[in-house]
Amino acid sequence: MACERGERRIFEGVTFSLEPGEALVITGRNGAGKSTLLELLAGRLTPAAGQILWEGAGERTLTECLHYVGHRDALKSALTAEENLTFARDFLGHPAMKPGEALDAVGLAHAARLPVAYLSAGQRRRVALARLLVAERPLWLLDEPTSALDTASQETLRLLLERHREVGGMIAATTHSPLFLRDAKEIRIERARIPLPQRGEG
Ligand SMILES: Nc1ncnc2c1ncn2[C@@H]1O[C@H](COP(=O)(O)OP(=O)(O)OP(=O)(O)O)[C@@H](O)[C@H]1O
Repeated sequence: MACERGERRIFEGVTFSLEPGEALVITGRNGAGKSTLLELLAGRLTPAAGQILWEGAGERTLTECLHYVGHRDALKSALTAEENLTFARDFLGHPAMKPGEALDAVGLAHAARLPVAYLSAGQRRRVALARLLVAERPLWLLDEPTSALDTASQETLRLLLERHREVGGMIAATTHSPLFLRDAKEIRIERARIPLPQRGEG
């Protein structure tokens, strides 16, 4: 795939495959296009060249099969952690863990009834990650999932990711620090630095 944003080609020649149970770690310098690649996979951007093939999911489209956890946590600050997860569970379909169980799994059971506005950055991140657990979706797209997490929470996340893979789930994650995932594939995005042709140049 290739991707263009604004007047620039961000990257090109990016190709990979992901099978059930596999993890892909996306690395590269600041601004290289890691988040952009995730946004392409999430269907939020359209590739300038190439395509995404999603096979074996039956009736479900790619967007119905994925969770996307971006830099912004997409939580409603006035609602409690539990209410946010209840909303996500009802909205996303294919319900999995109950909100209380998901919060327990990320070590936040004690904060279930607190408005998200009262939580720290790392706690908010854990609520956002708990959303992965309340609806069954095979592909998890994670943009720097360990940011703001302390060491213990990073290990909890690693275990959740490995458990997802054990049941055939797939993960694509951008990162600047090692995620310590077993046998993960890695793709390094390099900025293409190619200006697009000016109008009239063909
Ligand atoms: N909405 C946008 N419109 C135009 N260009 C954008 C937009 N968002 C990002 N870009 C540009 O796309 C390029 C890649 O950005 P991206 O966020 O994908 O990088 P990244 O590799 O995830 O960086 P970081 O490590 O800093 O998170 C950057 O040059 C950025 O300026």
